[in-house]
Amino acid sequence: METRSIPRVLSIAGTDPTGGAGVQADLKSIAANGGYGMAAVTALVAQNTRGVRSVHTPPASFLSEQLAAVSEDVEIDAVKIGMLGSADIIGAVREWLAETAPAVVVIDPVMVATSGDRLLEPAAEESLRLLLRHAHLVTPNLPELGVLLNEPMAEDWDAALAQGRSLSRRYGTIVLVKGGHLPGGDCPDALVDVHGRLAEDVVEFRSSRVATANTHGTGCSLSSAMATVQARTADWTESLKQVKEWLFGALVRADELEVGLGNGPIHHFHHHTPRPPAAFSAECWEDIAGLREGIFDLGFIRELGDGSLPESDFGYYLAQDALYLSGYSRALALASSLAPTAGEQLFWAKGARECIEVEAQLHREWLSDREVSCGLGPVTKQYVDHLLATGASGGYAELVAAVIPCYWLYAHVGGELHGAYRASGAAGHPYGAWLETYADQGFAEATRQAVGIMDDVAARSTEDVRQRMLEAFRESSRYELRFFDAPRLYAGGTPA
Ligand SMILES: Nc1ncnc2c1ncn2[C@@H]1O[C@H](COP(=O)(O)OP(=O)(O)OP(=O)(O)O)[C@@H](O)[C@H]1O
Ligand SMILES: Cc1ncc(COP(=O)(O)O)c(N)n1
Repeated sequence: METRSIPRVLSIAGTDPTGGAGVQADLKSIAANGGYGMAAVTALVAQNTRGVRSVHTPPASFLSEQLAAVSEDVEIDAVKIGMLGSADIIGAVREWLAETAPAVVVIDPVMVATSGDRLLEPAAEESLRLLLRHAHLVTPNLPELGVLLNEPMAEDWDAALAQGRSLSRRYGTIVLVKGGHLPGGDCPDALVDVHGRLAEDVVEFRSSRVATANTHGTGCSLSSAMATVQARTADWTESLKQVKEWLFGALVRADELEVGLGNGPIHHFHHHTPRPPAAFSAECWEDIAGLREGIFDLGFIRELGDGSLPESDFGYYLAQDALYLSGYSRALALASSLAPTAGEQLFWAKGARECIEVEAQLHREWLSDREVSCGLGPVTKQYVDHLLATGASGGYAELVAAVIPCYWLYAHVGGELHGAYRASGAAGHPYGAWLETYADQGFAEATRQAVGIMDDVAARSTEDVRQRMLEAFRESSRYELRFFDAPRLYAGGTPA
């Protein structure tokens, strides 16, 4: 397939005058993903973020005229098909597709809006099924997937993937199974193809679920973005990877738009507009939701909480913590030397000093009577190397993002463990004295300030730098998880 750097993408869909769904969303999504957007309108919909009021469908022959006007003049690299409404309209689109055979055809089989209003006449369902044979990719949500197969809606992810396989087999198309309608903290999506056009039958991408009610038009935006990126890359897997990342950012920043009283739209151009000061840390925190859950699932954290942690693991953790603090202090000192303002310079210098004081206290109060003779562990070394390398090669903004997870995750995990310990009233808990140290108000305040500095730095940085900050933040968070898991792997003295 030929690729094109600025694909010419045609949306065939209904309208949404509030701009969140239908052709309006498609045009924004196509442009946001680097394409040139065009639109032929199937139906005029009087709707807003709260629901659909009425639908006016011009004659199908008029849609055929619009389609002919575009395709007789413009070379079309990709087509996205959304709301069709009636069997007549579907017939006009089917005829046009058979004639023009575009290189990329993505069908979003729109049937019912998020608000619950029908956008496809029930009698047209069979015609829509027939249209699927013209698609390279179909993007049904879970209720639509069920209807297309004449089956009940899948109730879990495995059942959804099985239905995706059935649809792919039945209509010869690749299916993008979307997990947006499943309960839980995850939003999985998967490309499913039983005809061997992908590296595997199921290629899955997971992201955490963004806590927002503003998801109006997510499906429209996803399908038109997929058509656009596919025309540029000719690789469905790469397309979904890029589109999911963009969509995640559009959902994370959707609340900034403040459009409408109901389910508002997503922020298609989030990557082109400066974010408000506190939004960056919120995005970082959201980004590591899975890692945060992973930390609380670790044996080390559970056993530290309930007191069943082997003493040797606890000793290893304390010894590594002391070694880590020495390296972390150097990273904070580096941040201080790079800081652009006296306030930030002083904040990091103070942090660097406190690390050395806490390290000395660890040796004095916790390590002096313990049998732990271990050198620098592999995770400790890699984590410190990552911090110092980020400061050396990336500069101040990235270093700031890299040092924050140590403050933030430690305060978060410590707060949870301390709260649970206090609530249980556990007398005789072997690590009770340690868990009490987590209630340090001074540290909680320092964490708030550190996160505030990161938001200020992000607000004055370019989008490229912010992206690298997010990556540095994510990488340090991975090390935080590995640091808590290290005693299990290395306390016995056998490096894996
Ligand atoms: N709250 C969320 N957080 C992260 N991703 C989400 C969220 N809601 C939906 N998504 C993602 O958005 C895309 C659309 O998913 P969904 O299953 O909601 O489709 P849809 O019902 O067709 O969308 P629409 O809201 O336009 O009707 C998928 O990639 C899904 O994973
Ligand atoms: C014209 C048109 N097309 C599609 C949708 C579905 O979008 P959503 O399910 O997010 O309401 C819509 N509401 N309007």
